[in-house]
Amino acid sequence: MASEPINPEVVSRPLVICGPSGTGKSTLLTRLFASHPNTFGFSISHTTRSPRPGEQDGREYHFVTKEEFMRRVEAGEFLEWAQFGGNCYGTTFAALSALHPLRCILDIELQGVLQLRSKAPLQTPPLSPVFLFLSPPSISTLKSRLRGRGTETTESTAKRLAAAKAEIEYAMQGGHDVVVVNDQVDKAAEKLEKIAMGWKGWEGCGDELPRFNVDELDE
Ligand SMILES: Nc1ncnc2c1ncn2[C@@H]1O[C@H](COP(=O)(O)OP(=O)(O)OP(=O)(O)O)[C@@H](O)[C@H]1O
Repeated sequence: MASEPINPEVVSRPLVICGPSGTGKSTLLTRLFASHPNTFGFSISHTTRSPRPGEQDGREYHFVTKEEFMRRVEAGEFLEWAQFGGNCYGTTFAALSALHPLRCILDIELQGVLQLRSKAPLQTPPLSPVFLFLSPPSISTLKSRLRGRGTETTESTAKRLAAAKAEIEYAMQGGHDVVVVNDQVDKAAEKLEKIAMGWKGWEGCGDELPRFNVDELDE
């Protein structure tokens, strides 16, 4: 792919990647970052969970106590935050601004997307994120990728598939600005690159959302 630089018009627009667990977000983002070093920044979230061995405060996460986290919530510092498995996770406006002049990429869950949608225009200056839905080609593919990855217990797979239902339903309501279907990884990577780099025609290069029957997620 030609190495055109990032379009300066998109740099200040955070790119928000959403999609069910197992769709291939990490796979595609790893490729994107490898092809374009020093172009994108991944915002460092705050969390109340304890650091795992090897994790460093301010690198993987800003590790804070529950009290500190809630103080920041009260102060309105979070663009989005959510609770998973008993711990809180969130993105502050400051963490996002710190990335400038790199384009911020956020990989967040539906709860976060909804908060960001409502809070982004209220920031000074207002934020104008691009919401991208990374879609599986079908529900059966999503299930087999998640199971095939071999990283999840049966219980956590079930939780991820339950969350996938709400995410896909939101996409079916047209909740995102652009959809990329991760069927053939090379093609999806090319589209993500065009959108993330803001190359000419990026707004119209997305795919149509497949016709999903979300009840298949209950089976
Ligand atoms: N286009 C593709 N074709 C086939 N397999 C794929 C494709 N994209 C990703 N995969 C595989 O699907 C599995 C899930 O991908 P990945 O871990 O990137 O998902 P994810 O969306 O980042 O999930 P999570 O949100 O749980 O981190 C991996 O085993 C990956 O190698």
